Amino acid sequence: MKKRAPLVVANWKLNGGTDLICTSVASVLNKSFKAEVGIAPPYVYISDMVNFLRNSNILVGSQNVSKFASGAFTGETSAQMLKEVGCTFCLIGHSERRQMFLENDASCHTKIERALVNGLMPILCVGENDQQYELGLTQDILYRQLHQALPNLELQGKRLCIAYEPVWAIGTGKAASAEQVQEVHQYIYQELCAILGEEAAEGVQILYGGSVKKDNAAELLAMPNVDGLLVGGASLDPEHFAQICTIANDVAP
Ligand SMILES: O=C(CO)COP(=O)(O)O
Repeated sequence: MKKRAPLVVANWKLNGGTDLICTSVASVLNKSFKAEVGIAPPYVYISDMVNFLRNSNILVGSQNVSKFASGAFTGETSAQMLKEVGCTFCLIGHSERRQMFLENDASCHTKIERALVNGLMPILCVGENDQQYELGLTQDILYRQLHQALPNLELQGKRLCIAYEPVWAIGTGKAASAEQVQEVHQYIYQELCAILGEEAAEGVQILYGGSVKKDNAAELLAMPNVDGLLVGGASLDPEHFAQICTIANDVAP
């Protein structure tokens, strides 16, 4: 049993469409999970998703947010807009954005501030790549990512999550083992205490992402410092995602 309900978040990435909104919602909608469930579809489907889910507890969020508040920034979407259309959370600094869209720790910091000010819960994604992993640099990379993105935040009364997503585990079918994840999450918690203070760090949920499936969800969630899961590929299969949510539900207090 966990101290608090786990959070399971679906990251659809650049996938899905109107059809998936209906089916994915149908498979989780009528279950009253004690675990928290969130879905992050592409921006254009957020309003439809919020609409479909208006009588449920399922949270809707975005996969990114602009570091700007408003102005001449073609193609950007602000935290205020996301809040206005019904988002409750946003992913920030996903490794795909860091790798392909050149996001860095400084922009993550600004985005987290924007999210918090506008009432969105930021889910900061961190994690090392294959090469860094092979070189034993996991903690160094996490140290930099956390210490640059998280200082001086106004967290009073706000929620913040960290998602540990080792790049080598994303979309590869090669998930980190539960023991590896526990060790890294413990380290993240230690650094959160150093940056935010122990009381604030206690309130931060640490999720794991990277090849999460129904087959490894239970062992990952059994780890004391694993507070939830961030699911990519498996979340596109509604039945599969519902099974992962059910597993999370079984360990909810
Ligand atoms: O990047 C991820 C979630 O944000 C993980 O993706 P996969 O579950 O497809 O490995």
